[in-house]
Order: sequence, then C-alpha cells, then structure tokens
Amino acid sequence: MSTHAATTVTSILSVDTITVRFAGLTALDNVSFEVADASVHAVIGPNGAGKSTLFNVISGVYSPDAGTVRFNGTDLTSRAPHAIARLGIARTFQNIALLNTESVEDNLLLGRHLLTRTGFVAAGLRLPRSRNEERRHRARVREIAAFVGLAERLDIPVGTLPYGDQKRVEIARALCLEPALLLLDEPAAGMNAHETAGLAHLVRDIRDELEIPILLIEHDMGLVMGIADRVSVLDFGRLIADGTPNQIQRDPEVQRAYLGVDGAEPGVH
Ligand SMILES: Nc1ncnc2c1ncn2[C@@H]1O[C@H](COP(=O)(O)OP(=O)(O)OP(=O)(O)O)[C@@H](O)[C@H]1O
Repeated sequence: MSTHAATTVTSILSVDTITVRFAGLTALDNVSFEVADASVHAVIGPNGAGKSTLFNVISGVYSPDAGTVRFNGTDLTSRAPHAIARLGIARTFQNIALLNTESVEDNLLLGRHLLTRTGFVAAGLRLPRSRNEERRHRARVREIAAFVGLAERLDIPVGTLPYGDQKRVEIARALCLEPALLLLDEPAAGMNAHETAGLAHLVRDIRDELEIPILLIEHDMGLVMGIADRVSVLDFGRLIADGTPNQIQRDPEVQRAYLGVDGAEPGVH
C-alpha cells in the first residue's frame, strides 16, 4: 500500500449524464463533469454548443430528459429555480437584470429577500423584529458592496453606473444570497479590457477570500485561461474535453471545434 495519501478533491457539483432535447435537436448529449470545491470552473464552446442550456438545467429552468445534477450530494434535478437558489446556488444572467431606477443598495437588498424571515412588507410597517432584521441585512449589503468595490456607490441608481459597475452590482446581488456556488453567465460580455481585468480580480477574490466556487460560461479565452482552474468544453451538445487550461489549449479536438467554427484557437484571442 502506498504511504502517500491521494489528494482528495471534494466536488460541490456533479453533472451526471445530462441529456436535453428540444424537438429534434439534442442540446446536451450525455454530459458529465464535476465542479471541485474552491475552484473556478469554466464552460466554453462555440455558439449553440449547449452552455446556456447547461446553466438552465443546473439552475432549474429546464428539466433534463435524462441524467442528474447533484449539489453537495442533494439531487437538484426537477427542483424549481427558487428552491435551487434557496439551497445555495446563485446566478447572474447574460443580460443585466437589475432595477435600473433603484439604488445599488436597494438592488442588493432585493438579493437578500430569500433570506429574510419577516419579509420586506413587515419591514415597511417598521415592526421591531423586522427593524432589527433589516438593520442586519443592510449591514451585510454594505460589506458585500465594499467587497466588490462599490462602497461609494450605494446610493446611486444602478442605471446611471458605467457598464462594468452594473455587472459588479449583479455579481454582488448574487453574493447577497450567501451562495455556496456561484454561476456566472458570460460575465465579461460587453466589457472593455480594463473592466475585464477588474472582473478577473473579483472572481479570484470570490474564490480565495469568500471561498465560494464559481462555474462560469465565458467566450473571452484570455479571461478563461487566466482564471480557470478547470475548463469543460462543449461542442454540439457533447463534452469534448475537460481539463486544466493548459490541457485544453493543447487538445486537438478543442482546436478542431474552434477552427471549424470561426478560425480562432481557444488559446488565442
Ligand atoms: N428553448 C429552446 N428551444 C429550442 N431550442 C433551443 C432552446 N434553447 C436552446 N436551444 C437550442 O439548443 C442548442 C444549444 O443552445 P444554447 O443556448 O445552450 O447554446 P450556447 O452554447 O449557450 O450558445 P451561445 O454561446 O450562443 O449562447 C442551440 O442549437 C439552440 O438553438
């Protein structure tokens, strides 16, 4: 027997033989992979590869035709989106979904509504217990805003912020759920180089300081290769590769999938 104990990587999310069909089209075909705890895990693939469908299965928007998704051992398959959020999976969307005329603080407070016991109606009536609860939530919202770099922007209507800051508000709102796993859907889309660099920092900080694992869909290969611990590659609904960024960049099937679509290698952007 070996004297060296194998390093065990705990997995927080298991995607197990997931298949999703839309009419005649197989959007996900028997897809399996694991997301390790304390990791940044990227899902990449050409347009139409099945990435959004995968997120929609994990977050409960779609029920798969076959397979299971387990989160910390709990079967998520066919649970409703709000039940999955309550279990600790928070997500952001491709298009910013915030209340533009409301302040950063109010948008973040709304992100905590699943965690409130007395609810915001009771808070509006200023009942003593709800006042205490509201105070706690406001304090936590301030901490989270400071963590993402928005401490000075709490009173500003979200719609007037620069795009990169609006994306930060979205991520902060997801963090307000105190998630055990964060799903980010194309967080760098529409960002300039400076904003993307800031996002890379933030994602690393969420993993390293908050110790929240992150699963992200992203087309910006520079960002993916720079921050991901592991990368899963989808092509026409099939998982064609799963490995470290280095392994993925050298994988001939991955290169073929990208060259076949738009002439770009995943390592070159
Ligand atoms: N609700 C739906 N009804 C029918 N077909 C769908 C539906 N959602 C996705 N599809 C199809 O499933 C396939 C996978 O789509 P999906 O949006 O998951 O790909 P994607 O990798 O996220 O693409 P992109 O990078 O362009 O966002 C595509 O062929 C798409 O047209």
